[in-house]
Amino acid sequence: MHITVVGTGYVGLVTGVGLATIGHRVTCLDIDKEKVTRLQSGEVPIYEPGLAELMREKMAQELLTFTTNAQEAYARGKVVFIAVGTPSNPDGSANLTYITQVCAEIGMYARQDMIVVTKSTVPVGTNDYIKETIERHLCSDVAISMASNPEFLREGSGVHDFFQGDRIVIGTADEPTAGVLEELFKPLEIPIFKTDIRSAEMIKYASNAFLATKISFINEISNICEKLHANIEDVAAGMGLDKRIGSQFLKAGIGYGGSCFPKDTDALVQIAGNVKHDFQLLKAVIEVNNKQQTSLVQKAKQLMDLSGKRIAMLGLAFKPNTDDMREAPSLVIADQLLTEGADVVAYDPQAKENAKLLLPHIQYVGSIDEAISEADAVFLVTEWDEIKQYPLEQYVELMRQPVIFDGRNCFELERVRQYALDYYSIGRVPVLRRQISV
Ligand SMILES: NC(=O)c1ccc[n+]([C@@H]2O[C@H](COP(=O)([O-])OP(=O)(O)OC[C@H]3O[C@@H](n4cnc5c(N)ncnc54)[C@H](O)[C@@H]3O)[C@@H](O)[C@H]2O)c1
Ligand SMILES: O=c1ccn([C@@H]2O[C@H](COP(=O)(O)OP(=O)(O)O[C@H]3O[C@H](CO)[C@@H](O)[C@H](O)[C@H]3O)[C@@H](O)[C@H]2O)c(=O)[nH]1
Repeated sequence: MHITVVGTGYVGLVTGVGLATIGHRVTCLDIDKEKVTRLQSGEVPIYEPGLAELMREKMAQELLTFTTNAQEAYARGKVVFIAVGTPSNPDGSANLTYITQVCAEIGMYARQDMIVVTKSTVPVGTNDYIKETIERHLCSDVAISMASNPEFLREGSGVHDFFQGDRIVIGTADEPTAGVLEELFKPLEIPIFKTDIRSAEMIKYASNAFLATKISFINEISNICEKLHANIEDVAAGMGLDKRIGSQFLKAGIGYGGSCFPKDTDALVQIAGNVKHDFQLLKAVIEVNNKQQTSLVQKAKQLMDLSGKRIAMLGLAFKPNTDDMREAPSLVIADQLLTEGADVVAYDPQAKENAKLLLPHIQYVGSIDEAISEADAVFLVTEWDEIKQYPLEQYVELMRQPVIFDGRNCFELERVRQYALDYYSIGRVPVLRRQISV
């Protein structure tokens, strides 16, 4: 089947490569000329494990092409997947500017009956708006059929999630359209859940809001554990054994970040507000998360004067295995440290270049060794494997004072106790070698 994917970001690129891998002929369209030039030369502009190899293979088999030519791309695709960004407006609602532009272009260039599938995360009711807007711009006598197909991939495991997802949601009012999409996804052998368009749109927001709620819940429990000297890792493990609760997304830390949870929880509060529903629970989830992102520096401030101190930050990306810095907790932590007058030295295996654009006032180095050398304290911000596997004796060896504030509970307390370290983590008792006097 000929498919056009609009937008070659984290979602569009993974989708395009994935659909080509299951045998479809895919044209990926983007307005970003530089990005498309890089893609055409076989270079993946984002860090997403496993994507580059697969992309080059499908390009070589002529199943996957990249273009900035909208006319050509829309003329080719019988099925068009929209995967452009839907960022936040200042009031938290979803910004549909890119979606609207795409609709106008589809209307202008559609030359055959077309199925338009919305993968971008859009507020409930937006697919009606997309159809109307496309039809308003139509220049040919063609029929547009709509479907919502929300995306659930996680950054850093996008390729895995494309092939091993838990479900594919197809929302459409049109049975033949559902049939075409079922056939299109069939080789993946992933359970397909069919519903109406509005429910599909809501499934996406409700899923992200629920996962965010789990995280804020466990973070609140971790804050209470700290005060009562219980261990959050054991508490989460014990809770997770109950199949009704499940063990995933119960990892306490410095709060959630990324391009989705913060934006989508804000948008859902707005969506609810538009129909005069005060989504109190979700507002609290957001508030807890904002506070949690500041908790590690608050803890440090109670223990030491950060002014003039050399502070190492290990990890900057919002999670491991990605270079994405959107809404990363590191942004909040770095800002707080700078406000306290600290000299911040940071290391991240992949996110350095993106971080430099958002955090121009900190120093960047190329290794953990360099970051922690002569440091007065270390903040562990992203749990990359490289950071989790780094030998603890090196902190003792290289730091001016071996003080670690671990925002991701990277190490077992028993292990830390074997080293001359002062170690503060989330929801667990501190490991203290001695009283800090700084
Ligand atoms: N990032 C994720 O993990 C993830 C997961 C699930 C759902 N989503 C949702 O998917 C959507 C895309 O997210 P993303 O992170 O891939 O975004 P992104 O910002 O990484 O990529 C969007 C791409 O769309 C392109 N674009 C904008 N206007 C265009 C136009 N008129 N024609 C062609 N291309 C255009 C941009 O140049 C950019 O390359 C969002 O709605 C997001 O909420 C994201
Ligand atoms: O137990 C946990 C799990 C995650 N996080 C944090 O939550 C954020 C989001 O993590 P994750 O969900 O793994 O990454 P995303 O790539 O943002 O994926 C989420 O957002 C996507 C965009 O909508 C959805 O498609 C995915 O299903 C959804 O998991 C990160 O900052 C994590 O550090 C925690 O603090 N504790």
